[in-house]
Amino acid sequence: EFYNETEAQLFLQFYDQTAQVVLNQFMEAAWDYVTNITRENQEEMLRREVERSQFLTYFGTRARLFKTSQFQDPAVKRMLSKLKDIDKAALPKDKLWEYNKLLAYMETTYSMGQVCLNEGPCLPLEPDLEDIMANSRDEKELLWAWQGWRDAVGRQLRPNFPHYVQLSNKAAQLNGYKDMGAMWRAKYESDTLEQDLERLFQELQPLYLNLHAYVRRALHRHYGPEVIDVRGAIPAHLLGNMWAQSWVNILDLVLPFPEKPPEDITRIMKGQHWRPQKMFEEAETFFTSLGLLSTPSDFWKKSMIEKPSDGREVECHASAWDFYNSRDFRIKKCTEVTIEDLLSIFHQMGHIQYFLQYRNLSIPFRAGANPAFEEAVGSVITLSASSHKHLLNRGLLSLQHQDADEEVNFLMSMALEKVAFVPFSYLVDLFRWRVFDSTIRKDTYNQEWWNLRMKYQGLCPPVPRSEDDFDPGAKFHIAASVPYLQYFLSTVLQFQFHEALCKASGHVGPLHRCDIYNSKTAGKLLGDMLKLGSSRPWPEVLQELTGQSNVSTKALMTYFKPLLNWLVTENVQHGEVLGWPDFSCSFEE
Ligand SMILES: C[C@H](NC(=O)O)C(=O)O
Ligand SMILES: [Zn+2]
Repeated sequence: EFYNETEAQLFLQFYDQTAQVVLNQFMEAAWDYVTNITRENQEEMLRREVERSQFLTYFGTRARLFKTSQFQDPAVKRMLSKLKDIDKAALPKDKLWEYNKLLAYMETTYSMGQVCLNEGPCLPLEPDLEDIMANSRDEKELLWAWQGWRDAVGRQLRPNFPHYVQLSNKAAQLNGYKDMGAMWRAKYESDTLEQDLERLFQELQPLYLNLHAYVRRALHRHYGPEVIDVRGAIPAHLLGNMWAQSWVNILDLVLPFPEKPPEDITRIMKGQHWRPQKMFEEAETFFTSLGLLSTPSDFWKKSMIEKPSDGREVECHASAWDFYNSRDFRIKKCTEVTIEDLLSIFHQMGHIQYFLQYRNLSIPFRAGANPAFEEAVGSVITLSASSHKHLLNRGLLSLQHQDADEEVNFLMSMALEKVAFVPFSYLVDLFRWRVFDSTIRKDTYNQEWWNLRMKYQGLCPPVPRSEDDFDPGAKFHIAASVPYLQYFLSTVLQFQFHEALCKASGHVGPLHRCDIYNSKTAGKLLGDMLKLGSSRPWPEVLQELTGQSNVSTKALMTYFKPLLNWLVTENVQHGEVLGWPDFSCSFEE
């Protein structure tokens, strides 16, 4: 009886009706936990997680019984194939309970992490430690925060990580994958994924190596030769970010034309008394200016847009939530009034816009065309929102004209965010895939992490590391078992999207000057893509938006071309060595 396509359609309708209830109840419990970390909220979330797993198992096992080869409707076949992947729900009940408690422990250890001053307060990651990493220019203070965070979080997770790996792989194998890395990669529906990724990375190497060499020289100027070796790797605590994944906060140290510093937008925002609410409204205004959907009242009533001041422990890492009832969507963010947080809000509102656009699709299709599309939607808007033209138009800049030198300064600030991120976002899952497939053994986790950090980012630890450390665990996504590849692919995709939307908006001139604000044409093109959710293979979706079906670095390289020209000239003049042949960090001399 499992050859009947009509039966399959009824089965899928039943799935949707049940899913709306079960997934919503789980999301509510998970939300209650991360916005108020208590034992009882964790217990309730774990209970709802068991229900969700039972639901997924019930439908997943039955979805496997349908013989779909003769089915006519591709959507029915695609939905059934998505139902078959039930992730950790495939684990036996006792193993699932163990796994969920382990996941909750790791994520909560990260969220509650803090570094204590000798006598006096303990500092949480957000906003305090991140603030030090962004603004301190005192190498010792930076080291204190950098090492303290890794001692407080990474070291705590190390003993449990092998067990997490083992249970993850068990779950993957029960879903028919060789390990969890294979299951994560399957989301991209490509059997050439790993070589495609390596090609994209190699294409971006000239740009990254020139940026790295230039920034190293600037840090050498500021911190001196005893800290920076101009032929070596850069100590990882000096880049303005706890993980050196974004270097935008050291723009003042590396500005190409320091006599023409850009206006300090954070200061302007504070001077204009911006509050988190206004930051979210600003992002919403951008989306509605494109003719896209505005956020429903639930969003404003139920989101957590500031770190609570009532003593509640919360998970501050920003995220966007779909409650699977087509009307409740929320963002959780410990917002600070800074330009960095304003752009992060644009990114999170991009997730919300995707949820809104596909909210009436069947639940198996309520996801991005692939995970990188979900990340790229908000980020593509930040490319317009960061432009000089847009910020001027929104009253966040006052200098009308931007001369050639100021344009190089602007492109540098964009590269410190986007280009610096390329090797980091690539290596995080390179590391985890190798842990999952046992290429990386548990007794060399930390050494292997730093091998990758050296090889891809040209960074090294500012103090000796040992296998008592677990530095990868000091990054949210590794502590919370959230894949990372989507951020690497999104970095490339968002420029492809930007180029297509700018063209649709009628923009002429350099790509980095484009602002699609108010363009209903660009909005229509984007909205039509978002409405598809994950109902179609992503190459087809990409083709509809950009006219090509493959991920390409061309648009990103076009955007940064003026900067690369400037960097190459500058580095040749200084006789810079591209790369880090000296390897070592200063302490290793
Ligand atoms: C880039 C990624 N963004 C996110 O998690 O929202 C991060 O923060 O590491
Ligand atoms: Zn995101």
